[in-house]
Amino acid sequence: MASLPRRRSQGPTKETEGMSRPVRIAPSLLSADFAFLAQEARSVTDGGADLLHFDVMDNHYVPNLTVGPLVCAALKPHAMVPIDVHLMVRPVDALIESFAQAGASLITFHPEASDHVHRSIQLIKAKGCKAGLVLNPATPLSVLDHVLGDLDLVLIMSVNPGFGGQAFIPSALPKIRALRALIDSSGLPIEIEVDGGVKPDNAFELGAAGADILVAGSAVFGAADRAGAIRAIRERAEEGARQRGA
Ligand SMILES: O=C(CO)[C@H](O)[C@H](O)COP(=O)(O)O
Ligand SMILES: [Fe+2]
Repeated sequence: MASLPRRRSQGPTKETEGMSRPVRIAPSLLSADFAFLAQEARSVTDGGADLLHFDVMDNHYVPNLTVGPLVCAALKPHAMVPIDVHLMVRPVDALIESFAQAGASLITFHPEASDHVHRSIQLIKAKGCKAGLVLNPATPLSVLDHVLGDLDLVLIMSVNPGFGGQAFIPSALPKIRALRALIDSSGLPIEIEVDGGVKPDNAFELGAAGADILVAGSAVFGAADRAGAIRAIRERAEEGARQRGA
């Protein structure tokens, strides 16, 4: 998927005033049953998911091991929505190429995992995918200095990467607010994604803080009613976004 052309973001107009900006939901397949991946993906896209979040862990950058480009390519024909690949691997560049070929639409990576962050971003875009940088809970926003304008998305981790089902780290909220202010003042159409411990209970605050995309693994796949969980997270996040005036 080619990157969208750059445009200045616009504040509310007469037509959009009072309407909230839609918040997109990306269920994390990390909490799915891997023996039935296509059916699991289908269960959440039928339930309203906007993206499929695909967590790639290498037992090196993070202490866990998941799946690679072969599994992404196998899933691709069954994915009814774009695949959002979250690389938790070091180094990243060789896998960027493989995941682009495997059908990723969006590829995000951690700046600590690349010796040349700008080069890795350009590589993602050269392969026709949208590019995002992932900030761990202890990674400051200043890591975005000098590359913000090259990004389509920033992913704020609200848990330490490596495992699903962890508790949300509240310091992510002021960080999202600060990032929202930074992006809005830049006028660039960069989206904010949040990953880790997202639930219906904290979705209002996340929407109010400025999140555009919410990743939810255990809260969606662990729910008896997955469509209901997706709907609850989206509705609460959009209420929050409305309160913010988005
Ligand atoms: O990147 C991740 C972990 O490193 C996962 O995307 C994340 O943890 C989602 O799972 P949950 O919603 O259960 O926290
Ligand atoms: Fe993730």
